[in-house]
Amino acid sequence: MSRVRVGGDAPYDVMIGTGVLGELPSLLGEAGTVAVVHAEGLPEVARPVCHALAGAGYDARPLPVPDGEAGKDVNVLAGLWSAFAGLGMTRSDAIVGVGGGATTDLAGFAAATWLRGVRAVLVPTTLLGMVDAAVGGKTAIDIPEGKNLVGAFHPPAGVLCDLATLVTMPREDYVAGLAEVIKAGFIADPRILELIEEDPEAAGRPDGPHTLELIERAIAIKARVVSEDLRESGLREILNYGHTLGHAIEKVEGYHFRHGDAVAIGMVYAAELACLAGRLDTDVVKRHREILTAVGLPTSYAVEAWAELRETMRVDKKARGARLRFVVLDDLAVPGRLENPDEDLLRSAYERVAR
Ligand SMILES: NC(=O)c1ccc[n+]([C@@H]2O[C@H](COP(=O)([O-])OP(=O)(O)OC[C@H]3O[C@@H](n4cnc5c(N)ncnc54)[C@H](O)[C@@H]3O)[C@@H](O)[C@H]2O)c1
Ligand SMILES: O=C(O)C(=O)C[C@@H](O)[C@H](O)[C@H](O)COP(=O)(O)O
Ligand SMILES: [Zn+2]
Repeated sequence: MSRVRVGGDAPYDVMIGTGVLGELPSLLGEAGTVAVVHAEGLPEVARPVCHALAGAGYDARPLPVPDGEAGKDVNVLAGLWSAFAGLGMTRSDAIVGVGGGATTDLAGFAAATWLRGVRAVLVPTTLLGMVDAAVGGKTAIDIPEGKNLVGAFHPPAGVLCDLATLVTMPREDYVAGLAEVIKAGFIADPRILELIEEDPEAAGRPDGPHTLELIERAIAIKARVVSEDLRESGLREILNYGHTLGHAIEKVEGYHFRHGDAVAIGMVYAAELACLAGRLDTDVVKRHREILTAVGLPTSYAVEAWAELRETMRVDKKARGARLRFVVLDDLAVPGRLENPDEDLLRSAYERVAR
């Protein structure tokens, strides 16, 4: 098992390997009742968690929620609050979130809001959840107006990444998670890109030769960034590379579009923006398209969607008033910001990703 330390006011470890559930008691301490929030279609991933908790003397209570993005909904959250009340959960009790990034975002927000904040331990079971969503303390639900618009910063007490859970992932979902790994490569660690480019097909499988190294490298980047800037007052924005257009695509699709797929398109858009602004070489833009295409991720989106996407981007959290702000690259691993780009530039960049 390997560990990555996440620093800040309340430091914690991300543990990666097999047999990590044995760490639950050390993270939960004196908790009596432990609510295990998990995706309803995945009872088999929640079962070992409940078993480990019961074996350690906790009163484990499984709470199934709708799979994926459907769970990041205010009514589902309200249902969890009622369930916590029914269980008589107090501040010494805890919540364990088990599942993909959507489920851990919801479970984390439930933990942030119940009694104004109780302990959360996250057990991500998707590649994306392990390398990104469960680490860093961002929690949220979606509303019809936009993605993750309601949430809180609530760092977990620990993150347990059991690599064995990845084997049951559908390939499309696993590959979607690679988008965030590739993001970490472009913004901070180009070795990630080389490892994937060596054999893109193998990178799309949990039994690929570099799986552990890719996961560890991506987590290390995220941990370094959020340790320095939990509340996204500056540096942390780089983790949002590709998300300004990406989140708009998810919203336009009614949240029936994989987050990683949307981020992949969003990264190509951000690269095109930087290129048109004279800040990024065409070679690096080409490298975006090549690596994303090679692993099977999308790089283009419907031409007719521009007006709605442009309108939706207004609620991006990096915006200040009416001014959009994009994370862009000035070079590989040299992220910067593009402030208030003019409308022609925004549209021209979209024409390069439109189909
Ligand atoms: N908080 C953050 O910092 C952060 C970072 C990145 C992404 N996110 C959020 O994460 C979400 C995307 O996460 P995701 O890609 O994991 O999607 P997801 O949670 O929707 O999971 C994808 C699908 O995989 C299923 N699944 C989960 N684990 C499985 C397993 N082991 N075997 C088989 N199927 C399994 C899920 O039930 C779901 O149907 C988005 O909501 C995104 O906004 C948050
Ligand atoms: O951790 C971060 O910060 C990120 O931006 C990581 C993103 O991959 C993630 O999708 C995050 O949930 C987006 O946050 P938001 O603040 O734009 O909703
Ligand atoms: Zn993301």
